[in-house]
Amino acid sequence: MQEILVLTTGGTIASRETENGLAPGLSDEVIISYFGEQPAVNLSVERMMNKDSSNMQPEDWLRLAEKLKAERAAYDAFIITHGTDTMAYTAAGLSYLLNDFDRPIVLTGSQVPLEIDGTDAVRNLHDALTFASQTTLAGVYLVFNGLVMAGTRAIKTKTKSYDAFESINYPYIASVQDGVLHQHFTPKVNDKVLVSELALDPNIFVLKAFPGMSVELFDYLADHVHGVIIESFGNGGLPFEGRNVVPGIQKLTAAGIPVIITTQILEEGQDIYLYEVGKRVADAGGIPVGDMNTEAVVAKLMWVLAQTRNRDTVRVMMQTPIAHDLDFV
Ligand SMILES: NC(=O)C[C@H](N)C(=O)O
Repeated sequence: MQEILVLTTGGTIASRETENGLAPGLSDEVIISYFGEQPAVNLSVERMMNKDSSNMQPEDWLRLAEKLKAERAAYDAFIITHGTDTMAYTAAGLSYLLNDFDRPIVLTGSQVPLEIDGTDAVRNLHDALTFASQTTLAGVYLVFNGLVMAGTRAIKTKTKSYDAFESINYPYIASVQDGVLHQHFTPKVNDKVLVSELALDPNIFVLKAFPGMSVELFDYLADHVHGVIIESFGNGGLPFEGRNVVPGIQKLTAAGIPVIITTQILEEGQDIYLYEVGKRVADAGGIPVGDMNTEAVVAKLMWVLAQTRNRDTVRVMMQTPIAHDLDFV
């Protein structure tokens, strides 16, 4: 008999209509009743929290990670039901915190509440259970609309449709069609395993560049945060004319604050040395992270900064592939 633990956290999947709009309210017993019977699987359920995922915080990822670690030996696999809005962040957070985990951890949720006609929740629960109970892979995965994605590569790309998540810059691991699991891709196992304390440093800032962005903010950041992520244009470019950001990046770098450069473009990653507008950013100390997505960069930087504030070590760790998050820098 396979033992699987379902941890519930809230989200639309557990929501009901209230006078303030949809809010989580379904009991765990109701949620678990929708998984359906699976031969040779014994499901247990435990509520971890009951939140719209917009209210999830890094402390909640830590609670989940601590729980998963504590229950690891007692179960063969884990399913986490979760709101979709920040599911990709939680999946990435758990991917780093538990990058040495030897069991599957499967996150799922829905766009429409469980008890509403035509909901996608029932399919997603079934598919999550099919994958969790049949896969031989370990680590964190997100299952949605029949697709299985690596936890560090899944991104929510639609607010309403059922095909709400995509695997960005990485193949889909598997799909589930009519209850049958089809494995498409076996992730490489050459990623580094970095066993760490369960800790995160949320004192970071994400800056989305836009034409006309003021550079005064950098003075504030230098005094207040431990790390900065800049969503650059295209291949890593930022302005060095007009409102020039290069001195701001130099200032942060000189203060020992790592400045991670990601891109606002969803696909194909960045090549920071391709253009002058990128090379100047790199020369100023900007740390490119290739084809990682912002959700994963946020979680990884919080995790890395909890282990070290040394800027050079932060650079090496950010650019080291962990949990399939990165193919090139
Ligand atoms: N579909 C959803 O789950 C959205 C909801 N606001 C949540 O993230 O909790």
